[in-house]
Amino acid sequence: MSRTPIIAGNWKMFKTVPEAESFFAEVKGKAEVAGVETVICAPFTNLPVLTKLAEGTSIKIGAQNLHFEDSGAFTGEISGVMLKDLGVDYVILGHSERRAYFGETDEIVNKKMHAAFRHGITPIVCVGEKLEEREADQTKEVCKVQTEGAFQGLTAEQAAQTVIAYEPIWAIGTGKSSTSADANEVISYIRSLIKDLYDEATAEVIRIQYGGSVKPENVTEYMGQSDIDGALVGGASLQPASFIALVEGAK
Ligand SMILES: O=C(CO)COP(=O)(O)O
Repeated sequence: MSRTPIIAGNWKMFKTVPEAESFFAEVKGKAEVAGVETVICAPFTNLPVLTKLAEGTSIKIGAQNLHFEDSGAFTGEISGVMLKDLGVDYVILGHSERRAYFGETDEIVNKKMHAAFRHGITPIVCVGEKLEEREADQTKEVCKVQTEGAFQGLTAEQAAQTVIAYEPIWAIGTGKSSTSADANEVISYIRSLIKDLYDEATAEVIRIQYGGSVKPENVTEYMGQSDIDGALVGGASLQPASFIALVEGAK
C-alpha cells in the first residue's frame, strides 16, 4: 500500500498578510512536486488570501485550530463553518503548544476532530511526549492515550482520511530531533494502535508524519523510514527556499 507523502508547514504565529503573499508567490510551482502533497497551515488572518492564491495550484491550505461548536457566543473563536467557507482543506488539532498553553485536553481535541469532519476539513492531529515522559519510558503510553482520545467515535472512513503528526515535544523548536529510527518505532506503534481501534486496512492507509526540528538536511532520512509518511514542520517551513527543499526532499 503506498501512501502519498505529506509535507505540512506549520507557520505558528508568524507572517502578516503581505509576508504570506510574497511567500506564496515564491513557492508556487516550486513546492508543487508530483507524488508529494504540500500543505501550508497559516494563522487565521492569512487564510482568505492564501486560499485564493492556492486556487488552481496543488498546494493545500490549512488552519492551526478551530472551535468545536459551529457558531455561538465564543468570543475570539473561529469555527469549522467559517474555515470551510474560505476553502480551507486541513486543520492542525491538538498541537502540543495548544495543549500546553491553551489547556486543550484529549476530550477537547476529540470534539474538534468531529467538528472538522462535520465540515469536510481534514485534521492533522498531533500526539507526542514531553521530555520527562520519554525519560520515564512513557512515550508509547502517552501516544496511546492521546491517539485513543482523539479518535473516539470516529468511523474507520474518517480515521483513514486523518493525518497524525507524531511530535515529541522535546524536539519541537529545539534543534534536537528524534533519530529517524526512534521516530519510526513510535510511528509504527501509533499505526498499530489504529489497527487495534479499527482494522488493518485503515492502519495501512492512514498517514503519520514526524514533526520536531525537521529541516531540508534531515527530511530525506525520515522519509526513508518504513512508517513515516511526511513531516509537520515549524521553523524550517517559514523561508520559501527551505520549504521548497523540504517538499523536494520528500519525493
Ligand atoms: O511544532 C512543530 C510543527 O508543528 C515543529 O516545529 P519545529 O519544526 O520548529 O521544530
